[in-house]
Amino acid sequence: MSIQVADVSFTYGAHRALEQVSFTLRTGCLNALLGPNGAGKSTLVALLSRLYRLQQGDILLDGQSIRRHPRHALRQLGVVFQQSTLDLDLTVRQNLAYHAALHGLSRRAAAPRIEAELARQHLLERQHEKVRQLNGGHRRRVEIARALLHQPRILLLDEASVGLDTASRAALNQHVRALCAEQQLTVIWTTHLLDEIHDTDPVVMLSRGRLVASGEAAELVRQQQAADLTQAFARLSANALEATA
Ligand SMILES: Nc1ncnc2c1ncn2[C@@H]1O[C@H](COP(=O)(O)OP(=O)(O)OP(=O)(O)O)[C@@H](O)[C@H]1O
Repeated sequence: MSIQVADVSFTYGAHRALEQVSFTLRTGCLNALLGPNGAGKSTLVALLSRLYRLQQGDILLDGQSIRRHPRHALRQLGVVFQQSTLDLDLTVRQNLAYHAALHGLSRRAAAPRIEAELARQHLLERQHEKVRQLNGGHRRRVEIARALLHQPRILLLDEASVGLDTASRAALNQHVRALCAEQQLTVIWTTHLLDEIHDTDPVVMLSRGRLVASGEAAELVRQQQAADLTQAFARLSANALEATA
């Protein structure tokens, strides 16, 4: 599914969080949305997921405006927010069943989907444990299973690896990449941790609400004649700051 962000601006009162941001994402792979704290990543995720209403500009899914087709847009999206919203005192399965009911799925329709997602996330043997008993990496997998229950074609993950140890971060990142490959899922992975990005990943970089670059990670490094993505990002951000000073 193609995703196009077209000239999107957003303000919180007088504070401008996004300024005429435009880019297109690549279908069926992990698209990295990068930026330091306050860059506007979460605001963009909130607009994509319809948590916030668009003020200026538009977002097109397969060419259809999410303004004009909000229901269609929501059906295509699974979202894992930065702050976990699992009920720690319910079991893994109960959390999924509750979410399925919220989506209007009958028990009979929900059961096979829950089984399938639990299997895909390697969580079947943990399904009757309370979420409180799981580590951070497994909790994230429960959230991903929940986000995929209604079979969306786009998965938005907002800083999903924050708070995880290095091994769990790497495992989660690998896991999400496998989901892209298996299901042709288009993933939007927001992070400020550049080591999670591979050379061939399409990258969108924001800084202070502005788009500073978009393209394949290795290409951005080459263009900036940088040693790595961290250096490329530092140069691009500095150039953006100079341009707006
Ligand atoms: N509810 C809000 N009210 C006012 N300003 C806000 C609000 N939410 C975010 N902002 C501001 O908007 C800008 C963009 O914030 P946003 O959270 O989208 O950035 P981010 O890239 O996700 O940062 P982080 O990595 O810290 O989550 C920041 O300057 C932030 O202070």
